[in-house]
Amino acid sequence: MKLRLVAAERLKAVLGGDHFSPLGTGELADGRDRALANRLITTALRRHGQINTMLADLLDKGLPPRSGSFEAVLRLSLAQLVFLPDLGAHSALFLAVEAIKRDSKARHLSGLMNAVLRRAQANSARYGLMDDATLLPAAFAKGWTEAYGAEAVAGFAEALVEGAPLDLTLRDDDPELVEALGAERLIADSVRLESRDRPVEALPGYDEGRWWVQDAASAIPARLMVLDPNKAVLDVCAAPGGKTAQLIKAGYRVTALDNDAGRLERLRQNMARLGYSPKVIEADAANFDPATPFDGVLLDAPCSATGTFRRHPEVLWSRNAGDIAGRVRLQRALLANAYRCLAPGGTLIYCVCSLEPSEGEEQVDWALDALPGLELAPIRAAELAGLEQAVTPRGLVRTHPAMTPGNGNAGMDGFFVARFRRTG
Ligand SMILES: C[S@@+](CC[C@H](N)C(=O)[O-])C[C@H]1O[C@@H](n2cnc3c(N)ncnc32)[C@H](O)[C@@H]1O
Repeated sequence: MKLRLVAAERLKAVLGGDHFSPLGTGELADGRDRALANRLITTALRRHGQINTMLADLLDKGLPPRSGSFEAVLRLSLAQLVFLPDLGAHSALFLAVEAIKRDSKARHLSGLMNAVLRRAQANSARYGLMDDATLLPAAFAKGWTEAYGAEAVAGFAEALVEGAPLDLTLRDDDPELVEALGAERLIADSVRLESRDRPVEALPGYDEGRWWVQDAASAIPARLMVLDPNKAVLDVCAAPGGKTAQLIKAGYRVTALDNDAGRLERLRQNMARLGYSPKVIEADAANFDPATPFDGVLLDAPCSATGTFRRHPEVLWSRNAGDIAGRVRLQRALLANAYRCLAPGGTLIYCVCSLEPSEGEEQVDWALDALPGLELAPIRAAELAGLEQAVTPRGLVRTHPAMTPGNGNAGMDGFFVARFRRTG
């Protein structure tokens, strides 16, 4: 029961707009309970679109308003009944009813909960066969089909249900470490753990800072900064520091800038673990004005993050066109200032973990038009060995969750990368 209450509380927070993060030891001390609760929540989030279809079918009058944990508990139980049958139908029904009896805002709905879940149980075989197309919001599916084609989008739906493996970037390229981790090599210094039986902190090499967690797609942009060693590089929007670490590993003098003090603290901790010491600046990237311009600027701009839906399925349901338009404006302000921070001849890398062309390809057109001293420095397929298909004819990089990095299994975040040079 505790497990279900904790899971419902986390799901309710995510439905209310919080970013999803798995439950930790602080919330549920027992490892098995925690794994089960996280499985319930992630299944409810991954299957959100299909559960919406079920709710429309099951609730004649829609969800009751102001009903506390009712919706979260119901979604968890539907996820269990239809998609996690190994957990047993009885507990899905019984525990749901008991859970809302403990919530003063929802307890008057225990009869409805019981009736709805019984109907769902009777229909569970039919619900289990629901079309994959209902997994993705219609507006995103339409835009992505135009941008990437129907086959890729079918792959996105599969990737959403599958979730993401754990990708690491190696500080030390040591075959023994790769073997001890049980990892597969992907591209360059990225490796992948398809499954793991322990928390990240307990994996070999964590304490010694021999690797950091970074999706294979997220590791691409910093590799495309190709300067002479010891050049000065500004990492804009740097926290928690995945790309900062790569730039330091590549031999540059790195300044990491972010405007979020809490996230910068995480960056400092991550760098301390890795034995790296960038200069760290807390500032607004839209008007940061350095005394000396930089040879390279990497801007990992805040974005809709739709490319991360395998780990954050909630981004699919919490983003709307208005949010994305706001991000597009912010990205332009940050791009314009990143350009100002750059020395003539310097390299600017712009990237976002978004699948939206408005935050990627269309921003390149805007930048080339609005910032006349900027030209594209096309990325060559040979620079992305093992993932050549991600390089577009214009020399941009576009990854998506149906792509396969190197010899790995399919799946990586959706990322967009452009490389520019400042001409004057
Ligand atoms: C996509 S995350 C960066 C991830 C990071 N580059 C990495 O590889 O680990 C975006 C970051 O932008 C920061 N940010 C958002 N708006 C900003 C602004 N106006 N100035 C500086 N940083 C900003 C956020 O605090 C967040 O840390």
